[in-house]
Amino acid sequence: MINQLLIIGCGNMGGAMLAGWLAAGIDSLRFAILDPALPEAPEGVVLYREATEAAAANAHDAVMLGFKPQQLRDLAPGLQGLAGEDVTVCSLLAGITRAQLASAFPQAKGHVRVMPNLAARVNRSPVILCESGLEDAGRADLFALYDALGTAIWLEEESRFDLVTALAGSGPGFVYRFIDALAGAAVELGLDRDVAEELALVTVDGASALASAADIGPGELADRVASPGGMTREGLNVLDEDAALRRLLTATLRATAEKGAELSKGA
Ligand SMILES: NC(=O)C1=CN([C@@H]2O[C@H](COP(=O)(O)OP(=O)(O)OC[C@H]3O[C@@H](n4cnc5c(N)ncnc54)[C@H](OP(=O)(O)O)[C@@H]3O)[C@@H](O)[C@H]2O)C=CC1
Ligand SMILES: O=C(O)[C@@H]1CCC=N1
Repeated sequence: MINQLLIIGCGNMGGAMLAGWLAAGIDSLRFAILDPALPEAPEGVVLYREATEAAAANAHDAVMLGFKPQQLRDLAPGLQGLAGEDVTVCSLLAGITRAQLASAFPQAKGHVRVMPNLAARVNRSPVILCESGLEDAGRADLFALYDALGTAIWLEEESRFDLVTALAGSGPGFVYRFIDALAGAAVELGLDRDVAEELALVTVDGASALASAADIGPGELADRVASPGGMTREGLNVLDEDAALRRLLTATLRATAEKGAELSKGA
């Protein structure tokens, strides 16, 4: 078991994960935060302002980097004292490879890329894990911790990490755009905004829940919505013409994933 995870940089993503772990009933003593300006920590979670304070406490056996990828180069030297040979370094940093983590924290026991999304706050996040240097027991401990946030998955091929980041890490951003656009389209065609927003949200929520529970895929489900000779098919035809939606999403994921390589180069 990981006794204490020190979250270094507890903003939107780190904060969502911490909230998810606490909501799952995991003891608050198993978490600590290092963040210079975070207004407050959740009850029971110790908050350090300086790396030296966390190093003096020496209570953690894993750290999770939750600051921006662009900060790695500047921050890593000051964090060496927190990443000794008994400590596993986990990283949320988009684009930053295991080799870059190993080079930034050479003494650490293992290096793990972790890619969750903001639904960690409600324990509904995929969490993709890609490690180097861990033994079976260490892998199992990590998996159990991250699986509490939703569904943890090992990815052995690191070359795919930027792509899964685009799909699963950035994915909620694209889904929110879709919900917003669905509501906005209905407003443009004459519906009141509050009704349109509520209907769009409840529809996406219900459709997603049904897709999760169904024993057929979303493609087939879409066809079931389209009653023969009915209305839905006309709308699907618009999305499907020249694979319009598919092409748009391919371009979306490509642009997102390519930024990962750029972040890596800049680090
Ligand atoms: N947002 C998301 O949905 C996802 C984000 N990620 C990854 O998570 C990481 C954080 O992103 P996000 O949460 O969106 O960004 P935020 O800016 O919300 O979080 C970064 C946090 O790090 C803090 N910080 C800044 N400097 C330091 C420092 N010297 N020591 C410790 N903490 C510091 C920031 O404090 P302050 O605000 O005061 O500067 C802030 O609390 C990124 O690497 C990103 O790639 C991964 C998956 C999804
Ligand atoms: O936008 C980003 O870079 C991060 C990574 C995935 C989601 N947010």
